[in-house]
Amino acid sequence: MKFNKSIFFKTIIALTFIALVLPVFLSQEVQYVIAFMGIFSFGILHGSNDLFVIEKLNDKPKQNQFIRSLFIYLGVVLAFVVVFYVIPFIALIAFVLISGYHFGEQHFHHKISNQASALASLFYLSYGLLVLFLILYFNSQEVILIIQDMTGYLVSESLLLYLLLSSLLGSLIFYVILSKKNAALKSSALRDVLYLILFSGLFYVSDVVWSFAVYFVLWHSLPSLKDQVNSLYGEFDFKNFFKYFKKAFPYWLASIIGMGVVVWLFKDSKNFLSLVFAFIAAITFPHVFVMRKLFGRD
Ligand SMILES: CC1=C(/C=C/C(C)=C/C=C/C(C)=C/C=O)C(C)(C)CCC1
Repeated sequence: MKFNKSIFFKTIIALTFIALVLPVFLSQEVQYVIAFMGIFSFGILHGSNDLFVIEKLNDKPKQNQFIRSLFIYLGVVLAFVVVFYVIPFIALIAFVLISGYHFGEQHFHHKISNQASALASLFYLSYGLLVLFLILYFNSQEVILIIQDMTGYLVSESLLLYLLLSSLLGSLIFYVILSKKNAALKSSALRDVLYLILFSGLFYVSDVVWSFAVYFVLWHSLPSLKDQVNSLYGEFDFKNFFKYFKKAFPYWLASIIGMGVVVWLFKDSKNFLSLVFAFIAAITFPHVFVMRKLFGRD
């Protein structure tokens, strides 16, 4: 069965509206179970096929390319873990910046013609940070505690607000400049403002885990899975999704086991949420570079 692009996005919008009202009916425990199921399934899965994507993107695959990529990949994850351990606050800033870029790129890459331009990168960064700081600001009480547990630093609510307003201003400026040369971007202005209003409502009424999970799974991981399946197999349908899933499964399982080990090792000294976010941070670094390469080819 083929997924038509508009049905795919209409389903995501409908699910977001459902997610907006669900917290009224569900206890926090049930919300956590659903949210983590989404993060650990589709969320982790969308980054589990990076090695296969690199292999496909290489024009002239070298001998032992897969083993080389695997070592580079694990090296980047390990390097980030070490940096996080030694200078956690700097590592967190780097993680937030790179995540902002990655979220923005996923949302807008198909509407911008020159992917390599610095303006496009700045726009992705500011839009992604805008969404992230909406999550962080509307859930500032919980977020401040998680950041303190992760890094030892106490950030203030007003800092989160300044960062939110700066990313809003940056998004507006880069949007106006880029929309002059990108008709698709210009014509989606109203739709994107409405999405931002929908996200703000969702993040305002929900806690941080629900807010992050709904955005991360529905608005980031599912569209990314769709783009990757399209790029690897030419079409996004159930058959090709299943092929992708079979390839990704061992890496997905390795990530889930790795995550379990990290949580178990630090369970007495760190909060569960901090550990989950730190783990996501470590596996996000190489993934962002692989996806940048993939979008550069589109
Ligand atoms: C929500 C949240 C945080 C940020 C999470 C981020 C930035 C996640 C990015 C994930 C990505 C980009 C995954 C890969 O595709 C903090 C700052 C840890 C504090 C606690 C709440």
